[in-house]
Amino acid sequence: MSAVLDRAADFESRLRAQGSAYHIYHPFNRMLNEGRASPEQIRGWVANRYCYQIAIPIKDAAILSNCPDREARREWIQRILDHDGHGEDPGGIEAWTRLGLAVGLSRAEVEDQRHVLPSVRFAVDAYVNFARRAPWQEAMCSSLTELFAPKIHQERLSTWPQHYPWIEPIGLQYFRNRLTQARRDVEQGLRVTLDYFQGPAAEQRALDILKFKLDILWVMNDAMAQAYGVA
Ligand SMILES: O=C(O)c1cc(C(=O)O)c2c(n1)C(=O)C(=O)c1cc(C(=O)O)[nH]c1-2
Repeated sequence: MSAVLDRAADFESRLRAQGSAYHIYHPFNRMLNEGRASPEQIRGWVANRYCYQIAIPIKDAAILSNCPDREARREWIQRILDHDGHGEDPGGIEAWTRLGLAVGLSRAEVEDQRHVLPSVRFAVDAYVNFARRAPWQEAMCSSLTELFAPKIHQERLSTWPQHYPWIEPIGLQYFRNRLTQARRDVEQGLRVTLDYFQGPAAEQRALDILKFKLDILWVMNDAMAQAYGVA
């Protein structure tokens, strides 16, 4: 392998190693995926995560607004279409709302965000504000927690139907859609990151950005654990 490929492979493996701090290991998430959550805890999680879901296309639009590279924009814009929907596709936000209905929330209580905890909102705002202010390559890099997302979505698809038979299966469609969407997103995010962050200081910067994003997801779970308890 050439030195250039070696460097990229080594950098990518250090990015992937950060997955040990992913919220898949948070006690609140483990409770959800290991079948110990009550209907109230699941409803609390879905209602709070709605705040993250609606922020994602705003965050991606902020990245586009800072990005002078037309080719990069042509690819990145797909993320906004995925979440907002287009044509016949109602999109990810609507799929999340339907998850809310399937777990027993009303559309109104999902959409008016009455259950969203202050620290969840602050964490989500920190992500959107980072994307508004950072160079577009750094903001794209911060999406790389998605490297670890297919596994958490798959875990929900594999375990929730047995643990929570009261949830209508159609409600889990959001997770199914994300399996392919997240893999495609990651390809672009990684390409930009491996290309832009070169040299030890820049690589460390990318690792720090990824840690910042991992922390956002982690503290959202901390807030929900504090509000709804952990079994
Ligand atoms: O359910 C999850 O655990 C989870 C995590 C993440 C993530 O790692 O940021 C995303 C998603 N889901 C997700 O559904 C999603 O669309 C998404 C977009 C992004 C991003 O940073 O641009 N992260 C995530």
